[in-house]
Amino acid sequence: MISLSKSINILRLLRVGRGALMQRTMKEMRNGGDSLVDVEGKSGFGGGLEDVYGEDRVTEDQLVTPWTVSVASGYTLLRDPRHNKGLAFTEKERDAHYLRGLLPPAVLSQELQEKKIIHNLRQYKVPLHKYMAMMDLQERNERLFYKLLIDNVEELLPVVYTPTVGEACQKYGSIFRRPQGLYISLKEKGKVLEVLKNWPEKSVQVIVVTDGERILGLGDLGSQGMGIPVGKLSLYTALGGVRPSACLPITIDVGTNNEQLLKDEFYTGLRHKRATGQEYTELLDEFMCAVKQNYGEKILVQFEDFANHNAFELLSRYRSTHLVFNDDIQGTASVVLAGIIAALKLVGGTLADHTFLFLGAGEAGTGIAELVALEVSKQTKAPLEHTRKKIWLVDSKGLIVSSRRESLQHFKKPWAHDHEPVKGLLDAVKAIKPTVLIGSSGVGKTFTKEVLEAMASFNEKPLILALSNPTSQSECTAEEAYKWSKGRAIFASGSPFDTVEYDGRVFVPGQANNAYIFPGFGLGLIISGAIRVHDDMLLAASEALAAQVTQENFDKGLIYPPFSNIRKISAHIAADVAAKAYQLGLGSRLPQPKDLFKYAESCMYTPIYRSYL
Ligand SMILES: O=C([O-])CC(=O)C(=O)O
Ligand SMILES: [Mg+2]
Repeated sequence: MISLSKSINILRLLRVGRGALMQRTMKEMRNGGDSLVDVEGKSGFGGGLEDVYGEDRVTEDQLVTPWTVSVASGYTLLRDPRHNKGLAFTEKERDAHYLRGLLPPAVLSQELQEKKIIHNLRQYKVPLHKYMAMMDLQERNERLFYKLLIDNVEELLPVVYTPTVGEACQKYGSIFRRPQGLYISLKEKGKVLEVLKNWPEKSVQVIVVTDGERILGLGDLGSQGMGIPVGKLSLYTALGGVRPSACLPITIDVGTNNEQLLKDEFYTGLRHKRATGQEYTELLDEFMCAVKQNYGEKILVQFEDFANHNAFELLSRYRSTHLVFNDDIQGTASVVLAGIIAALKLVGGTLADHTFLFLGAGEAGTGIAELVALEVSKQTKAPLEHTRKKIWLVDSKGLIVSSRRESLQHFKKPWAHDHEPVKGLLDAVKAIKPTVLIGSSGVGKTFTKEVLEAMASFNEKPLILALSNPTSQSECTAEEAYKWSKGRAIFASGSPFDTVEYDGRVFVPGQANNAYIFPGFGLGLIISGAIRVHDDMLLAASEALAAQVTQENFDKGLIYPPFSNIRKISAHIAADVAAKAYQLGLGSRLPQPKDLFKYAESCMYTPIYRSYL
């Protein structure tokens, strides 16, 4: 009697030998389903990967299940998005891999394929149709998807990411075709580790997880929040060079309180109200333990779009035991601090000279506030309690002041300074006279004409950051910011806005979105083998990003560099984050590379087609 696993191995041995690709595919299996380690390392793009990924190889046991992924050739090869090249398969490859007749005779270069697809995409007038076409491409030909995204990043970021991804989540039930990530619902309680093992990739390095309760500024979208981890991880690859097979999108489904979705016959999730308290905590705890058990200590878990109470709670519960990062608290904080540091060149003064007012005291607001206070503390050596005093927050009940302290949630308490109560934003602006106004409440159209005119009345160059996403939730539009400040505002927003013409001048708004930070930040953690995230790494990332803003950018009024340079920017962020990790004794990958920037660049995934001969 031969055991099942033995017979599978024999089966596989019989099938190997049908071509070079199949042997590579076997290697890929051993490396967790991606041949970049072997193939790219040798062909000169992506050299350092062997070190980075080598030690995470899978066991013989993992190799066997599921065994069906082992061989790709002929028809199967065309259906395998990771290896499919479509019409770009060469004549020789078509012969070697049983593709004759399965493709029309023309052979196209990857560049020509890109040209065709971008042309087709531009025919769609509805953004959601572009999104769906991009998702189809990702499922058909992964390398072409990433090549297209990287080469047209400014055009396609709004398609695969905010604002369109928001609409995609809202309609996910109707547009759902194939799962793009892992769903862990209450039904899987007690079996989370088994569920993780069902995911076909074994050497995962980054998980982005949401429970869908606060998707962008759109609220509770339950299981349909999956679009967010999927979108964030495609940026990990396109912008940060983390290989696709190392990325795992996860949605935790504990129900939804969205009545409309509960009634929607196409809703994809559990059809009941959200579980809270012990039931929620236990599932999350099982998940975090299982993740570490399955992928090891260096797996990065990025929390995304959880509601405030859970976001703060999860971060504080796991930050000392796991490699965790909350994008909405920490990523947003880091990108905004970078923009403010850069803006000092335009508005003048030091960070300590400025006064900040936030509309919104949730994850983004308090996260940014704390990081700004930390940076001022670092620069001036003043204690944190002191540097917090020039930072004010407004929530739905008005200015956060000391007389409200007792009733405040814990994450708001550090911002309860002495002041008489103030109700609305306009009165708070008049009372505090901030130099920097930041919107982070998720509620659109709140920076009214009166508010912006007040900002412009006591600031030569008011810094206005309207961070809420997607565009519909933005506190004001770019045009409003320039118009109502008579062209004096320095403006950036979370979702992109087109250039604005006002008073005969052209204004280019910046995009203060955490997409500048998390891909490079994550890459830095990976290449250093960091085992924990430390606030100083966030400060390092902010400073690295701010240093990438050129005089040419400043001349246009920009406080962020263009996204077209994002891969280089990400490599700089990664290098500085990794350097900080080593400095803090948190980097475990030794010896430390001499030139971390070059090393980071050399580790980045490049989606150019490989030869299968
Ligand atoms: O996804 C984005 O564009 C930024 C973000 O994290 C959010 O708004 O929650
Ligand atoms: Mg988010």
